Amino acid sequence: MKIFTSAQIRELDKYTIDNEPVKSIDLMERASRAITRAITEEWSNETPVVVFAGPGNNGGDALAVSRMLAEAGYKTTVYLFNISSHLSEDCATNKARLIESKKVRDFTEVTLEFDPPKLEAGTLVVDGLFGAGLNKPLAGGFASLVKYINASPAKVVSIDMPSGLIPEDNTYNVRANIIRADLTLTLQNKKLAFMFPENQPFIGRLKVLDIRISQEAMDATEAQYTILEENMIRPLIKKRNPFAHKGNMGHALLIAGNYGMGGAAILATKACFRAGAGKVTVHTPRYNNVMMQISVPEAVVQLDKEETAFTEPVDTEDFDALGIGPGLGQSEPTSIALIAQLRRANCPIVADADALNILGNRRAWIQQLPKGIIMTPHPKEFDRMNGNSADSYERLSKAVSTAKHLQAYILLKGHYSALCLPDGHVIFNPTGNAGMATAGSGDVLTGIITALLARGYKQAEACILGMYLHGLAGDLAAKKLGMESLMAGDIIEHIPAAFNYLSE
Ligand SMILES: NC(=O)C1=CN([C@@H]2O[C@H](COP(=O)(O)OP(=O)(O)OC[C@H]3O[C@@H](n4cnc5c(N)ncnc54)[C@H](O)[C@@H]3O)[C@@H](O)[C@H]2O)[C@H](O)CC1
Ligand SMILES: [K+]
Repeated sequence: MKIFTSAQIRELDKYTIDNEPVKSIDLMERASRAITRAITEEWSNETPVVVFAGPGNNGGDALAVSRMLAEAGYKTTVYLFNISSHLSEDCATNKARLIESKKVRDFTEVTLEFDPPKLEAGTLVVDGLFGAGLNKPLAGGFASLVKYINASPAKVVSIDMPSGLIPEDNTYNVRANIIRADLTLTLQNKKLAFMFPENQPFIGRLKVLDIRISQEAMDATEAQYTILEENMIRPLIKKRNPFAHKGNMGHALLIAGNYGMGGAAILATKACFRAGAGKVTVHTPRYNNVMMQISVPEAVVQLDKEETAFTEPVDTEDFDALGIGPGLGQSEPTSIALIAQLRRANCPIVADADALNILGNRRAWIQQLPKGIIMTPHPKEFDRMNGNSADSYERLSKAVSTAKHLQAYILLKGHYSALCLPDGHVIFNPTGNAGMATAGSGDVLTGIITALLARGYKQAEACILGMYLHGLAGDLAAKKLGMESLMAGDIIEHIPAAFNYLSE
């Protein structure tokens, strides 16, 4: 699913209106029917409804929904906020239709003074104040109204967006002045703001309603942001040649695990095998030798000259991909070996965990990273490399510009992991769950992506398939074991089921 900007949404509306053709007011009627249907599916007409409508088209939707709910027997109280004596054309038409239908008995147009109604626990509030047209945080009376609604025990449904949440650039959000919805009914496509973890308390549950915006126009509109869908993943899966042998199924090299962190190397190695690498060599400190051999007998163990740390860059001539960083440590000798390793590697690279922390400690080195490198930071690792960000939007913007500047692939891990491509595009991953916020989960992802690179997937495909598979394996594991008990090893155990599901 593409994520469009507010400006693109306006263009898409216009195209749909001109080419379907459908009148603008009828498109609003269609959207409002879909919203009304979604509300009536969840709340019976015994539920008292209080609607707050703004002056734009979000308010227009809210007025049309009020009329439809009243016609369906809901006791509906409606407030239209028209403090600057200007309503959008379709909002004005819906105001007239609402008055004309005579079904809504309690309608107030607020121009100056507003005496808020009592909002009780059984009441349903419909928030139609502002939607995709909001361009600055709410202030004054609207801010007070939002606070009043949020403080009430009523359930809240937001039309299109929780009012007060800015659709794209969240830098100037004033969090106290944003509706905290229980349910958000968004029209046609998800908005960028929905991808960020700190905005989830505003959105509540999210439903996307199809309002039949022109598919042709959406296909032709280039979007910077895309959310992965299963049908984009299935075609990526390479079929195994029946004559395959381990020598042509990819030889992956992992450099991982210092003293006390050998488990990270084990997890990455196992995941690398489960994700289909033909051979895996793991370069690790001597101390890890026995446990590596016992835990993953399938792997070739190549020992560093040092007992407890990685200090010796490896010739990558014989390898198809390199994954480096899980549990690596950040000592001086390891840092020096890391940078030498990154410079001399002549195969695709995934850098994770301590590899990124080392770069965070020596930011000048970041400029010397090889083009095409994949980095998989979680937010803290990313901030160590790029400075603190006030919020996820700012962090994502930095990741986009860094990926462009370095010609790198930055996979920013999170609730929706965001893959930032060298051309400026961002791909969000919808799979995964909170149970995966557990030690070793990132090592598993590194192993998976390294395997896919070794198998011959290009960087973008390896990241896309890798993050989707990782999340899906986590979802399948959580289904069986529950999120609370999920461990990184369980994600590995479910990679086969994830692969099978996607290959069906
Ligand atoms: N394709 C679709 O998605 C459709 C969406 N619909 C609905 O239309 C709104 C967007 O409508 P728009 O009129 O563009 O914007 P808003 O109603 O969100 O608000 C615009 C209004 O508010 C003013 N404004 C902006 N920021 C502030 C602020 N901080 N304080 C006060 N006033 C502010 C701005 O200047 C405008 O006057 C979308 O969300 C859907 O609900 C269509 O109904 C169908 C197609
Ligand atoms: K709204």
